[in-house]
Formats: sequence, structure tokens, C-alpha cells
Amino acid sequence: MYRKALIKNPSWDDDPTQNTPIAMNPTPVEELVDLLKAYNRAYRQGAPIVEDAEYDNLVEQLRQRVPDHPFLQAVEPEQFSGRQQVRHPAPMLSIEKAYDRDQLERFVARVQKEADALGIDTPTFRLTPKLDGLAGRDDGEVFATRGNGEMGYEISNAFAKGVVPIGGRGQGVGEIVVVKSYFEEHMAEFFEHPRNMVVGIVSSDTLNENAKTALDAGMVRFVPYNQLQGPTVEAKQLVAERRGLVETLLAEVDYPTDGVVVAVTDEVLKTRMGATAHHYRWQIAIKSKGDTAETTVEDIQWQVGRTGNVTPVMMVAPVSLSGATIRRVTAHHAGNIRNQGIGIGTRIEIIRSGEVIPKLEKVLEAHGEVCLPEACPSCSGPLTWQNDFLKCTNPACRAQIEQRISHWFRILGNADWFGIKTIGRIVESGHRSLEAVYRLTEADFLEMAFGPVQSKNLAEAITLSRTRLVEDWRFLAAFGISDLGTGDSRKLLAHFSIEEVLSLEEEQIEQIKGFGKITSKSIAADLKRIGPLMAHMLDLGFNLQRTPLAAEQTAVESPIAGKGIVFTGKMVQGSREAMQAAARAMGARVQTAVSGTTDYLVCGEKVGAAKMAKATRLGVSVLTEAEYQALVNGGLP
Ligand SMILES: NC(=O)c1ccc[n+]([C@@H]2O[C@H](COP(=O)([O-])OP(=O)(O)OC[C@H]3O[C@@H](n4cnc5c(N)ncnc54)[C@H](O)[C@@H]3O)[C@@H](O)[C@H]2O)c1
Ligand SMILES: [Zn+2]
Repeated sequence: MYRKALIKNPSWDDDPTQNTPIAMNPTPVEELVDLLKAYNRAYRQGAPIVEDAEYDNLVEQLRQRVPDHPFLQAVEPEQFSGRQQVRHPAPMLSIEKAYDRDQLERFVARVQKEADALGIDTPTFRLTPKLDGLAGRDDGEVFATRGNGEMGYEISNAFAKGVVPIGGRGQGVGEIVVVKSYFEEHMAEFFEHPRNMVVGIVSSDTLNENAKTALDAGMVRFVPYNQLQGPTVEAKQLVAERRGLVETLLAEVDYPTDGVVVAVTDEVLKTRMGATAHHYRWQIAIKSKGDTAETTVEDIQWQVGRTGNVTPVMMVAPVSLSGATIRRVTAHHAGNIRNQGIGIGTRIEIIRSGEVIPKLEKVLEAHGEVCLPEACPSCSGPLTWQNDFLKCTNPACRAQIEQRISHWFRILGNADWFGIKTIGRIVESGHRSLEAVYRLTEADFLEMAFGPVQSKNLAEAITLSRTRLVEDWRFLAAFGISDLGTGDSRKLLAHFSIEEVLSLEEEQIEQIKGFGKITSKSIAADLKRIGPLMAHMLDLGFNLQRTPLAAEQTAVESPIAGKGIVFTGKMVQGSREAMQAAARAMGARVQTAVSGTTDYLVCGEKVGAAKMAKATRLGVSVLTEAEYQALVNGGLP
């Protein structure tokens, strides 16, 4: 049934103008959740770090991997300091999302089932724009934010500041928003998103000039959801005409929106359907996940990764998406090609959100014969299926060797010059292992026909990579053991020295929080396998910065004793130097830059997104100044 494919191993270095692939290793769940929490916190404070589409994508990722994760079971909380907390009479919940037709159809089917039980033939649905501001509830006396859904924060003085209550006071739940056209014309240069402006107005006691101008002009409003206009439709029309319905509705609204809310109209049916801890079952939001485009598959190339996964890259008819011309799209794994029958000429929908490279979203119309490689495109060795992945199991496979060496230098991160093309030539010349690469001299590079300058640089880079200080967890992660990325390497090295790691048994790994039975077993096996290589590299005298062992970190009794802390941004409560000195006195390891040994990043004002993202990626807890003070005073971060 399958024809042998014409295979090439495309190098992404071929053409630097083309989009580049994502790393194929998924982020560990714990890291993903930490990242989501940090993003959410920043977002609720009016200073988001990433695009909503990227955030939503990560939430979906988590949902697919751990559907019942606690993070998904509750409203994503917001925090306002120094405000009264107010209990809501009924919880203000989040809304379930439908990103495609299938998800909307499933919602409609669930509603129909409950409607049938009540003897309602054709339940109807009302559509309203999903306002993108700050949700609140006004009972006529007290005005409060959503908070954690159960308890909100009192913001009654927002009306005194000039927020206009549409339809008068006491209209219940709604959203504080800025008029969109006004924002775009007058405020867009001062605020990145209207929501940030709203959060600023509500949360601070002093208003800046821009906020005052907008408030004076009556452009900041509390719009109760019951004041919103929108059509009421039956299930059939909702599903069939959803695109048109959304487009028409949103074209009429002069407030920022992020989708359309669909709600069952019948009160008895709503009561019957009820709610989860996260959302009402009678409501859903139609949203789009990121920019999508349709195109045609013109060719499929196969790429071999460092662990031997042979993954498909679809060459597509050039199509414009979020401002870039897309020619290559990843299909993630060979199972996608096999199961969905993707051959040349297949029409596909692709998606790109945030910075993520485009990927296959959906097959629109399969076409052509399905071609799967019968042998490894690099070494011609046999391929085996592991779940949906096609794998080359030949450890001497050249593409794998190249990718492993590339991974080594990329993770070590202290020596440039080793791009995949350079590595390709080194491996082609017969130097097929890290040991061999570290034996190379300037003369060897000259012999491989690298130019004199490059040869000198390459030889120097090798020396530098050994002599420059590098964190031991980077060194460990650079070996590319699966399930032992930088985050987990750090954890491991907080319990064992790098020398001890060489001879760890699976039981010892399993005792560390965050390591499961199966991963501990495979990590232990892989450590044995790379043991000789690691011993060799250690003998080369790498200049390792040791991760402090957990046991050594508690000389002084204090909540931050032994913790690595970086203070960044402008501090409000005192000078940064004073805070650093105080932290040192409490036994903390005060650092100047975030690294793998950092526990907390304490942020003052104006902290760059890159810094926070890096911190979260490294598993560092990001704290506001107030949260840090709470921690020091014995509270939990
Ligand atoms: N960019 C980021 O870093 C980041 C971080 C966290 C959350 N987010 C975004 O926030 C959203 C999730 O947060 P959420 O739970 O606050 O919102 P949600 O998307 O689940 O929406 C729920 C809220 O929508 C409000 N709403 C707006 N219009 C409405 C209408 N017409 N009818 C009824 N309710 C309406 C309600 O107050 C309700 O609480 C996601 O879309 C995500 O993209 C982004
Ligand atoms: Zn191979």
C-alpha cells in the first residue's frame, strides 16, 4: 500500500530565510504549569508576557497531556493587593472554549441530550461578543472583580474615577473595557493592549494623564453582559453558519473582543446543566487558536532527530500566514501522515500562533499516495514504529550523531561556531563522536578544508567550551538523555554530585520528587549507557559550576536560607542593594543573573519579558516584590 518515498534529509540550515523547526522534545508537565501560572499572573496584572494565542495553545497542550490537571479545574486567579475581598453570590466562572467545528458540535450534542430529557425539541442559543477586558460584578453598591471566581476584590471607586456604567448601576456581571476605536486612535502608543490600561486604572490609586483623558472622555466603560446585543439561533444554524455569525456579530462591536460567547437561553435547561468548578456547562466561547491558512502539500521530506525519530516535514505551496511566507510545515510525527493519508496534493489547514512555527492543524482533503520511508533517510538502516513515531534504531546513524553533537554545543551554550553544517563536515570526515571532536586541533580542521580563520576559531571554541565556567546541569543535559532536560538535570544535581550521577540506580532517582518510575528506569539505563562518555568528558576537565546540594543549603534558619535569589527591576520598598544585603543576611545566595541555580526571581517594576520567560523556563519561581516580602515574613510564595 505504501510506496517507498524519495528521501532526503533536509537541513534547516540550507536556507536561512525559511522558517525553522521547533525542538521536538515536549516541555515537562510541571514546567508547563509553572510557565502558565507565571504567564497568567503577569496577564492579570496588566502586563502579559505572551500572546493569548500562545497561552491558549499551552493550555490546550496541558489539556491533551493531563486532562484532569488541577490547573485546568479552576478559574485562573487574579490578585489585587490592598483591596477588600468580596464573596460573589454565584461563582464567576471561566468559559469553555471551542476552537473548531467538532468542539462546537460536541457542545451542541450535550445540550441536545439534556434538552431531550426535559422535552425541549429545539433548544436555542444566544450569541454575544466575548469582551476582552477585566470582568467584574456590580450589585449597585459594591463593585468587585472576578478574583478567583468565588471571591473578588472590591473596586467600587472605579466609578468615581470615571468608569461609565452602561445601563446604570446594579446590572450584575460584565466587563470593564475601553472603546476600541478610541483606544486605537489615542492610546495604542501608550499601552500594548486595552486590557492593560483597564487593569492599570482599576488597580492603582493614582491615575496617569492618559488614563484621565480616556476616563474624562467617557471611553472606559463597565458593560454588563445583559446589555450586549446578539442573535438567537438554533443548533443547526449555529454549527453550519458559525463563521458568518461570528464575523457579523464582531464587526458591529466597538469594544475589544476575543471570540463569541454562546449561551443556552432556556433557564430550566441551564439549571439542569449546571457547572463544573471551571465553567458553566450551558455556555461555550467560539475562539480561534491562532492564525490559520490553507495550502497544498507539494513534497514530504524526512528529518532524523538525535534520538532517531524520523519526522515528516511538509513542503507546501507558499502561503502567507501572520506576516511570514510559509513553505515548510511540521507534521510532528509519521503517524499523522499514515493515519490521515497525506500524500502529494493533499489540502491542509496549517496554524501558527505566537512565535511557534506553523504546524499541521487539519487535513481538508487527502490526495495522492501515502509515502512512508522504509529505511532511515540518513543511514538506510531499518525503521521501527514506536507508537506514532518512526524510529531509526541504528546508534551509528550519521544524522543522529550530527544532531547529538549539535545538541551538545547548543545546550552547553558556551561555545559558538558549531552549526549543523560545520558539524556535518566534521562527522563526514570521520570524527563521529564527542570524544573525537574534542581531540581535534587547528591542523585537523585545516585538513577538513575549513578556512584558516574558521579552523582557528573552531579549535579555540573547543578549548573555550572546556575552560569557560558552565553550570553542571547544562553539562549533564547536553548529553541528550531523554527525560533529562535542563530542568530535571538541575533537580537531580541538587541531590547528587555529577560524579555520583554516573552510577545512579533507578531507585535513587525515583526517590526524588518529580521523577516517576518509568522515567527513572529509562534515565538510569541511559546514564549507564553514556557513563564512559561522561567519564571521558569529566576527565577533559570541564570547568563546572556545581549545583549546591539540597542538604548543604540550610545553615541559617530562614525561609530563604540557601536559596538562590536574583533581584531585578526597580524596587519600590527600598534600594535593590539594601534588599540584597538583607537577603544575604538571611542566608540567601544573592545572584546577579538568573541561572539554573536560581530559586527566586524577585521582580520590581519594568522587568523584561525575556528575563521572565527565561526564569520560568529554568524552573525559577517568579515573585513580585510583595510576594517576596510575604515569603520572607514566613508566608508562602
Ligand atoms: N496572554 C497571556 O499571558 C494570558 C494569560 C492568562 C489568560 N489569558 C487569556 O485569558 C483567557 C482565559 O481567562 P479567563 O478565564 O479570564 O477568560 P475566559 O476566556 O475563560 O472567559 C471567561 C470570562 O469571559 C467573560 N465574558 C466576556 N464576555 C462575555 C459575555 N458576552 N458573556 C459572558 N461572559 C463574558 C466572563 O467574565 C468570564 O469570566 C484566555 O483566552 C487566555 O488567552 C492570556
Ligand atoms: Zn539512521
